[in-house]
Amino acid sequence: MQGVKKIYACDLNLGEEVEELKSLYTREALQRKLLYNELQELRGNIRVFLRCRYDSRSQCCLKFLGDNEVLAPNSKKPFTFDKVFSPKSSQEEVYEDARAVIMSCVDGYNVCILAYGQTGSGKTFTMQGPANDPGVNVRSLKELLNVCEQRENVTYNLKASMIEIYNETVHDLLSDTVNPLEVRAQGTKIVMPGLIEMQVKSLQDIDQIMKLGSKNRSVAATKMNSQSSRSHLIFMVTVEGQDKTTGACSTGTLTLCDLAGSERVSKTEATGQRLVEAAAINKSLSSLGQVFTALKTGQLHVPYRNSKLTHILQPSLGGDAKACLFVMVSPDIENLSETVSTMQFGSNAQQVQLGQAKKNISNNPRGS
Ligand SMILES: Nc1ncnc2c1ncn2[C@@H]1O[C@H](COP(=O)(O)OP(=O)(O)OP(=O)(O)O)[C@@H](O)[C@H]1O
Repeated sequence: MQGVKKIYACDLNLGEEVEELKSLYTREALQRKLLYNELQELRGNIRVFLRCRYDSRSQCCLKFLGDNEVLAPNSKKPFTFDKVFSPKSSQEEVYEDARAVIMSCVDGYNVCILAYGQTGSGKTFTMQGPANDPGVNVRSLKELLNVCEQRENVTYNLKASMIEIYNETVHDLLSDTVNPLEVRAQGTKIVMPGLIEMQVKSLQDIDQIMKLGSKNRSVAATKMNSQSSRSHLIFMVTVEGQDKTTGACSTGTLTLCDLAGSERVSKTEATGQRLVEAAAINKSLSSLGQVFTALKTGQLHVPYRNSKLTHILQPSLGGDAKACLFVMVSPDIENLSETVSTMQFGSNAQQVQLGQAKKNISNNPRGS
């Protein structure tokens, strides 16, 4: 054929062009992610991450479509989240995505991380995790210690406390007695008189606090003839910083919350004490959903006081805070209806805009 020039792959240097396109795509994707994160930060969106637990006995019934979408069987439309983690995702990968938000408590922000899902969906695995593969709680405390050590210009003081809410009663898990704690509002803060706060200075302190909390939780569960998964566990860290040059003080808080199982009473066929527990859990989790809905629709009255859980979380779910919600699901098709309702809960929370978070900074040195 006249006038037609033969083109060979080697002339185009196809390999190099493909590589260049790939790196351009990666750069663009990273840029898009950074811009997306910036936008979420400005709006104060609650970041919602879905994690499906690993289970060697069952095949995963969900389809993961890229980083943000997950499709349930028999559904046409996928659910979209800030990130979706398949059963193959590691503890490290899961932590990595919440890390930036968590670490902002060092700069004086109130940060709240919640794990929501039915019993056995992996909430405790994600938040606490086994000793050889720790979850968000231990990873964030370790990193907080590191960051505070590295910032030479600021003196930090880290304090931790741990409570559980069982049947609408609050117990201090760092105390040997099981006296209920009172929850009171004090200005924009929530106080629980008598709550024990322990200093965190080293990895050993973290280990000791976790062990003490878990021992007291199982002792309390035995005394009350309950299971620990029927209570909400809240681990709170206060990070106080003082700039050595200017004297300016910051106070950030990190609230890590492993919620009780969200399954419906009808499914568990609970009676007696289990029914009372289930009713208390339903009440507090639906209060949490109502708080999200009120925030989402900009209602003037947000019903924080409808449950102990939402009352305690008020400063961390109000306008000045940053929040991440892990919605945890099971891979098993048997649990599909709970999985879909968990994903709907997550979608509702994702539309909440708390507004741009504010730092808690005072220019006056402490005590003056
Ligand atoms: N991603 C995972 N990889 C491996 N094992 C997991 C994973 N997620 C959960 N598991 C295991 O599944 C079981 C149930 O998980 P877990 O106790 O975290 O559930 P849960 O949602 O906290 O339940 P509960 O509401 O009863 O507290 C545990 O044995 C846990 O070790």
